[in-house]
Amino acid sequence: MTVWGVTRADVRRLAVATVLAACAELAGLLLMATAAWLLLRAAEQPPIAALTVAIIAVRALALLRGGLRYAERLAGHEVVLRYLGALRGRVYETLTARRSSRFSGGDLLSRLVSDVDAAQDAVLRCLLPALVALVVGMAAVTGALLFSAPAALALVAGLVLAGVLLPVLSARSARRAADADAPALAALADSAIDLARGAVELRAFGAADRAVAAARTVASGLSARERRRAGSPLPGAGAAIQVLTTLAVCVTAGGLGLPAIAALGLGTMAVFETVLPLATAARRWAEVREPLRRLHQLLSEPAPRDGSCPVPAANVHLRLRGAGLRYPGRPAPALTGVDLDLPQGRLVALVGPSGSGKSTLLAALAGQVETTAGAVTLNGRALGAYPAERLPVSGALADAHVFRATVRENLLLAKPSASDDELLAACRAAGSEAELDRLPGTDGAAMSGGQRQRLLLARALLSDAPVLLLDEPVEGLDPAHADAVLRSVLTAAAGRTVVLATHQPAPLPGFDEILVLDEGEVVERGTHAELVARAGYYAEHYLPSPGRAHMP
Ligand SMILES: Nc1ncnc2c1ncn2[C@@H]1O[C@H](COP(=O)(O)OP(=O)(O)OP(=O)(O)O)[C@@H](O)[C@H]1O
Repeated sequence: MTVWGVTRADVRRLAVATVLAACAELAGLLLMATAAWLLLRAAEQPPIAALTVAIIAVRALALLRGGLRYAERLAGHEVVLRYLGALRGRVYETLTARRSSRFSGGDLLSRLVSDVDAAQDAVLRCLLPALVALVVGMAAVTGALLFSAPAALALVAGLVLAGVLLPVLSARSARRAADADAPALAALADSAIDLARGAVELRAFGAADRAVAAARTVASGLSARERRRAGSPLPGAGAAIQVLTTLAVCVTAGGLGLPAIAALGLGTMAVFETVLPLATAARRWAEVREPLRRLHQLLSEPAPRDGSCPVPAANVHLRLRGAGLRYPGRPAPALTGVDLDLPQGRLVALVGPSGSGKSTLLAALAGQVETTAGAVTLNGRALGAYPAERLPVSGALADAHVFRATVRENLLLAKPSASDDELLAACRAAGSEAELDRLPGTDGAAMSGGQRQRLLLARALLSDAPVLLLDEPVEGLDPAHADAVLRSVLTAAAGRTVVLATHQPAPLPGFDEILVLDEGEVVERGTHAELVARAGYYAEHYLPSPGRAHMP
């Protein structure tokens, strides 16, 4: 199977759709030619028997054309919808199989998924019309050749101009227009998002009028360019080629009788109806090339080699050895040479200033990002040796998602068999009073920040995973409440390995080990008492004191 996953059945369906569409077009072409011949031949008042076949042919072709058009639509959509269903499935599978954060941006995800629609246009509006035009064009030239070789030659010249040269020019001008418009379109999209999401702030700071005016300037620049392009001679050129070719065919077939010339002329007009849309197809092709390139890139990247090692359900021993990580495009590494030993049940805290690498370290332990140096192992084997979706790790990480379903359904994700009592117990342990039937909105938008955090904490606690990774789980709560929630969570998580990134100093004395990170490196490590005795960064910033409960 190719990157695009085209099967033999897809090719067969496409061939059927092409044949049906070409037959429908040819029926229309023959109908025009026969009708023209019939009219002019009838004007010569021959015996009616001489016209009978043509009369029957006109009736039959009219009926046939309608039926073929219907069948062609069915076949065309069948090929596209079946193929797109399979392609969309492959895109989703590829995206979900990626551990790296490269494809995880929400915008990028939705763009990639909507890019599949470009594949629909590539088949339905570009490939199919091109194949049909090729078949119809060849049939028309063969038909013309039966009447007159010079007329067929004139037809070939016209078809090449309209079916090859014009589409190439159209695609080139569409590409140039897209390149020229791209910065303005991106700026307009950014302005639209800023105007919609930041309307309140823009109004509050009296900047709304300026922002609207700036967006309007960009939009009117785009419209002006579009108006200028509307004056392009390319669309009119197709019609001109059609008329000139028809005239040339009629003139070169001059030796034939009038009915035959009329049939050739109207047949030529009809074949151009199939060929002229190729210019529009070429413009569309120029537009869909970029989405198709993105899809190709996604589908052709080798999938991460997830191993099939049986995942341990208990006695999990995670370990980082010299772990380093550099995000693509970033000059400095987010982690450098981190060693961390996590036998089952160990409590480790990660502290340090904002941007020091705490979330990145948790993401590496969760297998969400791949380290670019050193190793992450689980019971002695590389994390990649285990199936990514079954790692024995649960948590409330920075990008944890709240689904647009009830609180109950969000919680049941972690433990589908849990009873309401278990769900409520987990909520209580996480300090949450969430009602199970409440709808939290898109990604928890209908909850307060603190409520959302506690829902994520309750979900993490519910899972049976022996390792809990918590990324500032009580951020957004008042310090006293945050302290109580953290203690309750740690009690509920007794026996599990917990790695907690926090700015909250209160629970730290109870941890087995505390790592102080700075610019991705571990600059201090030890127990609370050891770090206090060292009187370094930790002692300066994380000593719980009555007046300083919440830290940097
Ligand atoms: N997806 C990403 N792409 C590129 N750089 C990133 C990405 N995520 C984090 N970084 C960078 O990596 C560094 C470490 O970030 P990280 O989020 O791990 O810090 P942190 O200690 O958790 O910060 P905070 O306390 O503010 O949550 C920062 O310089 C950050 O800008």
